[in-house]
Amino acid sequence: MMRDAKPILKLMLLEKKGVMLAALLGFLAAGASVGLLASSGYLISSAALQPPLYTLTATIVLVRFFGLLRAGSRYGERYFSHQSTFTILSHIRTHYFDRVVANIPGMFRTYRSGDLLSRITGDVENLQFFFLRVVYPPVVMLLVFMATIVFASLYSMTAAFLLFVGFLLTGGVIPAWFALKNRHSSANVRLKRGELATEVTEWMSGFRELKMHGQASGKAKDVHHVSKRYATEQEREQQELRGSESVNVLAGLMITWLLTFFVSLEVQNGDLHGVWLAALILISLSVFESANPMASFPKNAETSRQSAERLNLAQSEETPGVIEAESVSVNEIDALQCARCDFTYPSSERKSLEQVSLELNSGTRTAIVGASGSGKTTLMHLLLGIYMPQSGHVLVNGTPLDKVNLEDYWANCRFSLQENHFYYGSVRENLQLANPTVDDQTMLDALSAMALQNLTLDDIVEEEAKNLSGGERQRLALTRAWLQEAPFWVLDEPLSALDMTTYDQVMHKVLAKSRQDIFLLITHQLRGLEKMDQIIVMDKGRIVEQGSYTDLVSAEGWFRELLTIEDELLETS
Ligand SMILES: Nc1ncnc2c1ncn2[C@@H]1O[C@H](COP(=O)(O)OP(=O)(O)OP(=O)(O)O)[C@@H](O)[C@H]1O
Repeated sequence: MMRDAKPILKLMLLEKKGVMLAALLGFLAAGASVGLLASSGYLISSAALQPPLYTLTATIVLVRFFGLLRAGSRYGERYFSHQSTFTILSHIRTHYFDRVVANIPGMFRTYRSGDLLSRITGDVENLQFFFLRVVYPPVVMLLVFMATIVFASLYSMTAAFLLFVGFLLTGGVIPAWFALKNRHSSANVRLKRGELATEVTEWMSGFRELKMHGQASGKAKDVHHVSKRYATEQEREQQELRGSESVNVLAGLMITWLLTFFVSLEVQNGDLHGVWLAALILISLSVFESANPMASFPKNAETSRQSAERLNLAQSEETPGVIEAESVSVNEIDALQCARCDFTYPSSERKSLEQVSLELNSGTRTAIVGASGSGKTTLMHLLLGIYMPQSGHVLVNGTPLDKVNLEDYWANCRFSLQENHFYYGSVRENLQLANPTVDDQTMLDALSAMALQNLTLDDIVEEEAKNLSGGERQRLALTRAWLQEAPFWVLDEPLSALDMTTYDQVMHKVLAKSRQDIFLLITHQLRGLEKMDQIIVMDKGRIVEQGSYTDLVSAEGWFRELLTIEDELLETS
């Protein structure tokens, strides 16, 4: 528990003033409650003996005092505990959000997005109660019981002993026994919640495909089943919780009965003045109120532990995106090198890249070609530091990429990937992602260079650019790369959805603009590759051929064969 809870405790201690004030006021409120009932009991008993009124005045004042103290400190305790809880929640949220952002794409490699969503919302939400439900109840209970036991021992050792036994039972034995008995239910609830979030996310994001393949109602049934299982687990957990709360309250009442019995005997034997009997019984009744939250303490502690563990686990995944403080900053990229790189995806047994070596220098244009699945995109991911090779190195200006500050590095890259993300907003806003300071005229010129004159900067781009055609989406992504002002161009099939004329027109402009830069193009289109300085042919994760266009055509190897296939396809189409 401690290891997982350490970061949460740290975040909680950022609010230590509020936390301590809340605990102190909570102790005062519970103590005042006990004092109120004790002084009331004493007042009623002593009034029955009909003493002169002035002798009761001090007790009446005491009752009033405890009444006011209880109300005031309860208000203060609620105020400070809630204020601290919400501030701690905001610390937890920003802490984990920072970690999640730094771990992308590592997180997405490991978790399905629904599960990730469930972790970030559910687990972080659970931890907001770490202080209120895990740290606070035992501390307040301990303080209130100790003070009450000391007070009771002044009048009756039997009462003090019984209260101590009650303390052990309601604060330790009973919660621990139920925790042991129900140890699987909290984990099951969380498991089912994760499953539900995953199913719902997949159902919603894949709804169109499911509908078109006639599978939507089947998937909806699955979601319904998972939801029902989640509800059943929640119900079971609640029943168990009610059970442990009932037993805890029952134990408190039993102790009060025993205390009534034994203290009555003491009064009968003359060991205790009868005027204290009611006070001790009422003390016992009220002190066990502070033990009530202990019934759910083990469940809350376990929930927090598992949430912290899941979030810590999420943090400790291999994290290429984490920016190390001492990492080397990159201002300008002149040379990139991939040296004998091997790479296997975490979910795969098979190597996607094997002994891949290549060099990219400023002012050179490189194209990577090869059949689908040959490893082109994987190689690009390695060059971008999205993945790290299991053996071999990627070097940027001679520095291994795992030592480089990736945010700096990415600021030097212009991307157009196979799938590009667009946000709901204007064309202007989507373009300014690449370069926030770019002016309207430069953006209009870039759109025109990409043959996108039909778009205005105020046109709305819907989420994922669903209102644009495939070719327009690709060109909008390329416009973003165009505006980035960075020396490393990484284009993964940037124009595969375009007709030949527009392709030639746009590619011509891109090649002209990138003349001084490192230019890397992944493509299935072999036409126009004469303009490249080097062509790399990949097959099954290996580089099988490498050289200039003329070298490869005359070599009559892989590239030549690909060219022949493309020519035949063009002729037949
Ligand atoms: N996330 C992943 N997890 C596991 N295996 C993957 C993953 N992505 C790709 N692969 C596998 O790695 C191999 C290389 O894939 P890659 O995407 O690099 O090929 P590619 O040459 O870019 O293909 P395409 O031309 O279709 O884009 C393939 O066998 C693919 O199945």
